[in-house]
Amino acid sequence: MNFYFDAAKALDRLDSKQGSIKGILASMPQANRARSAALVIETLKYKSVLTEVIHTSKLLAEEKKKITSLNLALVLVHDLLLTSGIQAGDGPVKQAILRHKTRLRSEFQRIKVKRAVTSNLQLINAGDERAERIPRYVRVNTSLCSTEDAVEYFTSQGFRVADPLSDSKAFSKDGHIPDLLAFNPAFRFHDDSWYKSGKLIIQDKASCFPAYVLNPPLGDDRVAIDATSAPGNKTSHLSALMQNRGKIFAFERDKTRFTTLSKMLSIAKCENVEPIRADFLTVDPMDSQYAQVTHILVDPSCSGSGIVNRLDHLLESENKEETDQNELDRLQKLSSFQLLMIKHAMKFPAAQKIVYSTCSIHAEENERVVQHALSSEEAKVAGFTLAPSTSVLPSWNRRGLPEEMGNPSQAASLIRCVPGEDQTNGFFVSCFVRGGKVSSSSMKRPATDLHSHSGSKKRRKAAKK
Ligand SMILES: C[S@@+](CC[C@H](N)C(=O)[O-])C[C@H]1O[C@@H](n2cnc3c(N)ncnc32)[C@H](O)[C@@H]1O
Repeated sequence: MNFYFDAAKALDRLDSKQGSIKGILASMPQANRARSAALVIETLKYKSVLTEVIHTSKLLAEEKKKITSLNLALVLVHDLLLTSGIQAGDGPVKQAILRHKTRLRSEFQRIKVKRAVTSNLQLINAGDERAERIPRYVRVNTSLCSTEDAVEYFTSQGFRVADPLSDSKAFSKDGHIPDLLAFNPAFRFHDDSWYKSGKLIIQDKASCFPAYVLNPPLGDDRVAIDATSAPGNKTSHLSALMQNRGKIFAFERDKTRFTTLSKMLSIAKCENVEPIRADFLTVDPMDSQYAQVTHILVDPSCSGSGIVNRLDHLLESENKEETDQNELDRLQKLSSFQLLMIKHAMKFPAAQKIVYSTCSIHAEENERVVQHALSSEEAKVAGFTLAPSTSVLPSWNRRGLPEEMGNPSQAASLIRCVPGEDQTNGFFVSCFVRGGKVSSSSMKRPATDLHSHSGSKKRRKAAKK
């Protein structure tokens, strides 16, 4: 528990302006310094959301004998909600937090739904100055209203069409994504009645690229998959692009995030979406209900390195080597998982188009994953290649990194966004299309399957038929 007290003390010193962050971190007790410093930094990043959770759950009022300060509550609640749990043996302080575990978790989820964030990373409050150059984007949910209605709605509230970075009442239509509006970064939507009713969806510009590039077809018999859906921004975008017709199977593995997804889809009235709580990797592509799936979105968990934050550099001098090694291991694990997800999508027999995206800036999760996917057995068997640049948002200038591709000219088919420079968060988009015709024998599962799947019994049955 000592390191929580050390971290809380460092936060107290920061609050009372007893030095710079760097100085205060450097003067923390030697034992566990790197660990406590990391906790201080991480807690600062999430301070606003954690403070809101602590206040609304009345933790301090009810546990004032054990949890003696807001900062102590902050570091403990940080670990409870954002890591694998409080790293300390049982004792009265830990017990005091755990007594409120359910309420703290539900308040945290409530805030995430309210802010319509796609990941915990988007709750980071310590944005850097680049964040001030990224407009606040709002996508009009065209299943519920038109962009013209939305423009009229904002105009009637005193907004005017101008560069959104110029002042707080300026907004504009985005130049790349239809139905996307850009506002001043300082503008808050969370109390807006159109936002609350699902007519407006807060979604970063780059995060709108995947569904737009996937461009699912229209028609009552058209079927798409969102492989990794929660909280549902891209799913609801797909739904709107399909004009709420046809069908989208929206998979999400995580229980809590699945609840968020279901709520989001219901608020946005996405009637053509069937949310399914399942690990996409266990879904049997040969199951007859997926026989018509032609378009698949794969937007899996990633490092989130494209999402801007300012405080990480402070850790560099503290534990650089440790961080580098951890980061490498993490990226390796993530990229193996990301590759599996794309390869699994390629096994759907009628899939024609697969969009893979991340909010990472690392080539390990982007171009290199794409490169591996292209040379995989699954891609060869099904005949997947990269879509030509002309069908992957050609008006967007920043493309993939040529030096990371086996064939550098393929980088033109990829999209990159650099945080701040492109008025978006950092992002990556790729699009695979089925090139040649697929014979029925080539649709069988390749021999080099990396995973065991829970649907394997069913699949064997289907294969026998
Ligand atoms: C980057 S988020 C998706 C964001 C979402 N596309 C949006 O725009 O709102 C990745 C999501 O995939 C889920 N996920 C990760 N692995 C999965 C798997 N194997 N099957 C289904 N969902 C998975 C995670 O729980 C997380 O909610």
